Amino acid sequence: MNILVINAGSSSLKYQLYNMTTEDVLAKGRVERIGMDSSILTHEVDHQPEVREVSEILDHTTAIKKVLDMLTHKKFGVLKNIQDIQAVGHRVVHGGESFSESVVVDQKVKFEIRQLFDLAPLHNPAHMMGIVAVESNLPEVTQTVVFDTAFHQTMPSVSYLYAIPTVLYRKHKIRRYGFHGTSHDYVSQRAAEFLGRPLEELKLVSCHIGNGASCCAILHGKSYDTSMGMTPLEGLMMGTRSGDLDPAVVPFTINKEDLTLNEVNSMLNKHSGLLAVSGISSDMREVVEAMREGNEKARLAFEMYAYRIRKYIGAYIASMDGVDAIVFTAGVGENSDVLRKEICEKLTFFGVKFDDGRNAVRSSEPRRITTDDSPVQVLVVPTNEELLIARDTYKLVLNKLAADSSEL
Ligand SMILES: Nc1ncnc2c1ncn2[C@@H]1O[C@H](COP(=O)(O)OP(=O)(O)O)[C@@H](O)[C@H]1O
Ligand SMILES: CC(=O)OP(=O)(O)O
Ligand SMILES: [Mg+2]
Repeated sequence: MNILVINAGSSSLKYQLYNMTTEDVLAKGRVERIGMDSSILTHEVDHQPEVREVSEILDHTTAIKKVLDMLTHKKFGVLKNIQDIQAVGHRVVHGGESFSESVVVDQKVKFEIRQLFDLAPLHNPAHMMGIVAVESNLPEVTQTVVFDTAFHQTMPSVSYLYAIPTVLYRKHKIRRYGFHGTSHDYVSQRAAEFLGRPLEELKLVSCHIGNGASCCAILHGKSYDTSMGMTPLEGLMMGTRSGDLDPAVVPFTINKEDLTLNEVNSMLNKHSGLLAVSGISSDMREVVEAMREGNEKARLAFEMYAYRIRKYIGAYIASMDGVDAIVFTAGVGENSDVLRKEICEKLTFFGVKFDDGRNAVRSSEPRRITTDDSPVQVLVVPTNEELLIARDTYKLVLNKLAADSSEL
């Protein structure tokens, strides 16, 4: 069975096509700059050079059409025709309290995802565009959604409730949900395999440090606490998001700067974090480069970013009353050895014996960056949210086929 996994963002769309019998990735790629001039489609087939096509892609429907054209392209394609795609699995960031597991898309599911637009304004509207775009290009195909929030539905009320009047939770479901759950779930399983111990016995702190970033306390395989909250804005400092701040900053800024609520919301989501403090970029690579050239604002941004992660690691070790391993993953966590060093060299009190040489090694495999005798291990585990999405989709489609055939 061939399954197409889609992670649709507001101006981008990433895809991977899986053969689920072997779990091989047949092709993958991304469309960037959707709706802007000169969109870029990058398509990669195993062992073959990348294809880059620059053209005008005005919306997600056209983007999906281009992806399908590429997958069936005479030279670069891997499928004879698009009917060879049996199912499409989407990443959806916010599932609220409605979804604690992945589901097949139907009218009710689409309605629920729309209800959550306000809670993930950078993400859910884009995911819905992806779902609708697939519907119009592949009307017969089964679509599923896999939620970032689902893994965190195990959090106890002490970690998911805010200390505000409970009527707000009852009426509006204002609570902490957590995100990047598919990634935290995947890397915790891989970490347990790497350590050769059952996940159910482990206390882990997982740090998903990408464009968005979150830490998660994983107690015996289940999410116990996580740094993102009702929306993906809470917690760590991120590429363009502020992370934690005193809520009083919001009304104060509105008054002092004569801004609207929406403008402040946009400032905190799109114009804060690394970008705001460094004044250079939301991309950690560029911030590190500027820091090396002696830029003091870049250094401050880097140090604040690392400090926030270290604080959360400390908090989660306290919340679980111990830790066996700390795991780094996602774009920055997997690739930035300088950031990991900045964080881990100051965790000695907790029993982390950092190994500089191991930290500098580049690999796409899970690896250890502490010494062999370190009481607490630190691992780098490349994430693979797409594989978990494909696996969930595969299970749901097999269940659906079984249910459909028993009805006949
Ligand atoms: N070598 C590197 N050093 C530091 N940061 C990196 C490196 N490679 C990628 N990144 C960072 O990874 C981020 C993207 O991470 P990713 O997990 O792909 O995020 P997302 O899924 O949210 O788009 C980029 O913004 C970039 O800052
Ligand atoms: C939830 C979230 O922040 O996702 P991303 O890191 O993909 O922006
Ligand atoms: Mg990501």
